[in-house]
Amino acid sequence: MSIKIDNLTYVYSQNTPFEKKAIDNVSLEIKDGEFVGLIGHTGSGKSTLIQHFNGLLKPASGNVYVNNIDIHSKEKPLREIRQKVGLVFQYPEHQLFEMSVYKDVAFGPTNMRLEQDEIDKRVKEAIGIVGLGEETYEKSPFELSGGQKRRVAIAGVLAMKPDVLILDEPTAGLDPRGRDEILDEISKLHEELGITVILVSHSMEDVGKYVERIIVMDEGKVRYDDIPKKVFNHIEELEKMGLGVPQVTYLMQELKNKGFLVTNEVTTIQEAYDEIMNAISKDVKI
Ligand SMILES: Nc1ncnc2c1ncn2[C@@H]1O[C@H](COP(=O)(O)OP(=O)(O)OP(=O)(O)O)[C@@H](O)[C@H]1O
Repeated sequence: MSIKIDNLTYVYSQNTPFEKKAIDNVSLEIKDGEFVGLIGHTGSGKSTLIQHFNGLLKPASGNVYVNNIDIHSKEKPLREIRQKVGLVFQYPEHQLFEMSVYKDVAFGPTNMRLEQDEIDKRVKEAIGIVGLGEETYEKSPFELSGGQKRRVAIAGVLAMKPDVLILDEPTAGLDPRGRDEILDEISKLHEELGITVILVSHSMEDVGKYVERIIVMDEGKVRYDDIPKKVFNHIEELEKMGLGVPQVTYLMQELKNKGFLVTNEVTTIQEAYDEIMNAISKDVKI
């Protein structure tokens, strides 16, 4: 499922003293099956933008197309779009409210009025996909760790079988281990289910090594939209926007500044190592 937005502008509290243009004439397209990182400093407009992708917000001007259909045209029911474009909000575990993990995950598919067999199938599948076992079915979500609760919340969206999964800061508040586990799981999910995944974050370090494309937002506009390595090349500009780049990019930049013939277009330690070894093998200064 593809998402396309055309000259989208969104203004909060329009025509009041608190008027704020949160999205400023943005156009972009996310193709079916892509794994995209949407990165920006706090307040850059990321959350506002993604709420347009499933019709939760309506643009002040511009259009939103899902599979080439204008979602605000009269014939397209928004309800169907919201099932197909699944949005996992920041701290989604705050929205867990059922007595058991099983019931919580079943909430979405039950509202879709599916047969009970289908609901059970989806719930079990979704809980398995996020890496939780059967022993969690009857547990209260509140007995679980922060990372586990978040998995339950993600399973609840997956059980609706979305074609696009959007996760707003899925690692917020987790420790480094929980962070890596969730990101590994999301990455696996993209590979195995082949669905479009949009990962919203303010951290290049977290997202850079997983996604295939990064869209950088600043003050409601898209500043960069490219493969991670190319985006990381703009170290100074990103720092001005309050964003960093992965540590390995800084290391390579430092070597480059000192005259070593290496590129800073790396995203992982392995790539940095290969680049350095390559420079050594060519007998250049390093
Ligand atoms: N309900 C609202 N009313 C008025 N202004 C808002 C509202 N929600 C967001 N804004 C403003 O719109 C701009 C974009 O906010 P948004 O939440 O989209 O940014 P963000 O990049 O997602 O930030 P964060 O990373 O902190 O979630 C900010 O200046 C914010 O203060």
